[in-house]
Amino acid sequence: MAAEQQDTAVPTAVREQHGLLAEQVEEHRFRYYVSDQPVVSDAEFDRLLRSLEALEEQYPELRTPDSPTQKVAGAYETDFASVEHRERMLSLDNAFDDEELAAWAERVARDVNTPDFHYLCELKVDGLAVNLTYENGRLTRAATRGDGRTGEDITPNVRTIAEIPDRLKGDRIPALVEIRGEVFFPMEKFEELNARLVEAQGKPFANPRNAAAGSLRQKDPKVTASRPLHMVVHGIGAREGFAIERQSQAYELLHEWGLPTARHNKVVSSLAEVREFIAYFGENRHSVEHEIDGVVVKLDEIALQGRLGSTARAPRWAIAWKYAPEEVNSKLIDIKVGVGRTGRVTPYAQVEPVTVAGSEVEFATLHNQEVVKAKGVLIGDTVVLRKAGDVIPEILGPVVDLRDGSEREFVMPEQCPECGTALRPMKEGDIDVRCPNGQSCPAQLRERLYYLAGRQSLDIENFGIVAAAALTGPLEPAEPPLRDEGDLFGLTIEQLLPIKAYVLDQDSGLPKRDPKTGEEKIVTVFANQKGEPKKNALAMLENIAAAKERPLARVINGLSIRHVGPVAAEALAREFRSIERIEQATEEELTATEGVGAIIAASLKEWFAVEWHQEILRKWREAGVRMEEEGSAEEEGPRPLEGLTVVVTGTLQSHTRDGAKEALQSRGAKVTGSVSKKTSFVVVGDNPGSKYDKAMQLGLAVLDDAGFAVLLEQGPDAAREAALPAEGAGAAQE
Ligand SMILES: NC(=O)c1ccc[n+]([C@@H]2O[C@H](COP(=O)([O-])OP(=O)(O)OC[C@H]3O[C@@H](n4cnc5c(N)ncnc54)[C@H](O)[C@@H]3O)[C@@H](O)[C@H]2O)c1
Ligand SMILES: [Zn+2]
Repeated sequence: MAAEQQDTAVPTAVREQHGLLAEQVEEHRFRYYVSDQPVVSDAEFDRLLRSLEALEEQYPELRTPDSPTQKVAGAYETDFASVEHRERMLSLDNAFDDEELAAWAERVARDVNTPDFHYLCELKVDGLAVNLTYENGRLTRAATRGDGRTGEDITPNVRTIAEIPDRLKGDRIPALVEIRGEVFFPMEKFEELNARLVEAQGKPFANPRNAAAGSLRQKDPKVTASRPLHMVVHGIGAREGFAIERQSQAYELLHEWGLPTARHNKVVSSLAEVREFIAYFGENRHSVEHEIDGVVVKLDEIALQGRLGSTARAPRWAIAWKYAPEEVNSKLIDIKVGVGRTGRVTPYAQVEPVTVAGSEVEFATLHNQEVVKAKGVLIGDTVVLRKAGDVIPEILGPVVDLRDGSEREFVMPEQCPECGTALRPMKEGDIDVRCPNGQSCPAQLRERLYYLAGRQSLDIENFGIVAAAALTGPLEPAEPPLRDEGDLFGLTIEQLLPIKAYVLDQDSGLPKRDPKTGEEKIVTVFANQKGEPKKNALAMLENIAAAKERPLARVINGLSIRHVGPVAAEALAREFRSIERIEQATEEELTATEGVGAIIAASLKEWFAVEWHQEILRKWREAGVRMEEEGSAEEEGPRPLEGLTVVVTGTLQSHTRDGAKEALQSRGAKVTGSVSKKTSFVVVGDNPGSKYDKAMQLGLAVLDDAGFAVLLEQGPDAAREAALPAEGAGAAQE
């Protein structure tokens, strides 16, 4: 008896901990739902809520009706009139791993009491929940979720969202219907919004979800009208005058009424298929037109939903699978600058190391000083960091509410951090500043060499950033083997063996330190401990020799001439067939080349006029690097794809990306990076991403590997026949 009592009694310390956690959760909810300025990441908030749940699991007495775990959110006083929802708006229970998903599915299967049911898989839109009330087809009210029973009246604001119809279309209009959905702010418009806010001395938003909430919850609907808000509908509340049997069916009705329904919903009949859906969108998260933070799985049969019912907080017939968060908060310790291969100086952020999307992040890009200003971030700010897929981490925005006054603005340095030369814009009106010391700025030379050895240029294996750094700025010997790229092809193993350099961290480019002594690690880069050549040093030299044979276009690209990238290099090589002829061409002749404009022509002229550039060409010529292509443009053979514009996306089985490009260009097609109405073909491999979606939307001819082969071998007419079928509904809708 006594023992049993002890089991259920809640120790004071636990009760206190529970109270503290509950208070924190409430405060974060207030900041999130009312101030639209959360100070912790969603992942952090979810962790807090989970610890609260865990405590209540252990001590069920703590699970009182007013615990935050039992509520959708708090009932807050705000600037908006409150309105009651006719039917409650609930939150969702979460599954963070497969075990939790399986447990949910098991409960569903047990409680529906029939083998005949379906799962409806939907994407979880990261925005804010809104309830639309339509009476006799007219939008009469729009409200936020609030505490689930009472929300805020935001009708005039919602009316400004173009996608939300004022009147429902069609002839099956119900007397009353509540429609639930998510209002979101597109990621690609976010930077622009913050830039505008900062310019007007306003507070920037920390991320797009806050921007959506903040934009919608405005006292002046005109402000809301100026924001690019969108909506996706994902549920029905109270209804009169019509019946539905399946949730998926409801969406067909909503679509018919002119409401913005989701394009990726899928009805399946097994948990295995649910898992497939989750896995698919986990891989293709960024091919969707809006940000998603998970997948919502629902029981599709409405009658069975009723049988399962809801808790105070969430329906039992649905569950939200959460993907690994892509956003975390961290402290912006400093903003530093790096120098690129054309001397461009770009600021980058150094943050307190955090783990996001499975990897540790310490640096994020900031592009240029205008971007730093536009983002409204200050050194010392807590910032929201985003790492999406393989993309380089970026800073979304600052958490303004956490500022304490010690933050300071970033000022662009006046001197090159690597060579001390005074930085300046190269032309009037340039945003970018550059280091003018092109030849011997160690940063520029290192980056040029790295690019020259890269896949787009001479493709020299075993020659990465470490080799580039070691050859241009070693600790020893005092005189580096390379003063510029001219001597690259004359390198000998004797020159390499004595080179000593710091061991650099692959991500940060900073010297690694010995964890014990704290001293920077130094190695002989190309020799082993016995002083013999390392295998990859020998391989590197062999590969350098082989690189002399690369096609002219790659050689041109590798020269790092400003504005001359792979596409222009290809066009120049095809038209002029030799470096000499490019040099001798007039600006008119250059601009007459497809893909070469006035800026590129002027840049070429400038480049050839520089003495040390000529010296590079002379040395390369002497070393036997390919400086001309045999034959003339006329002799090249037929150009069956002349006039076509092609986009290649995803991983092809038959070609590398560069290989596919070369195959297209050599037949006269133009290869571009973005899909538009003018695109003739979109070639898609595995994991194609958003370009594929866009192509489908525009109803373009999309080719898979097989279709691509037809295009190359039989031309555009046959390829159109071989194109993939367009996505009927999607194409008609957009
Ligand atoms: N950072 C913070 O301080 C803070 C504070 C509070 C809440 N939050 C975050 O806000 C989120 C809000 O929690 P919540 O209670 O809204 O739960 P939730 O986001 O986990 O799930 C419920 C909501 O998902 C939305 N939703 C999106 N797509 C849907 C779809 N296809 N079908 C059905 N519903 C869909 C609905 O609006 C629904 O209300 C959590 O991710 C939490 O981390 C963060
Ligand atoms: Zn410099």
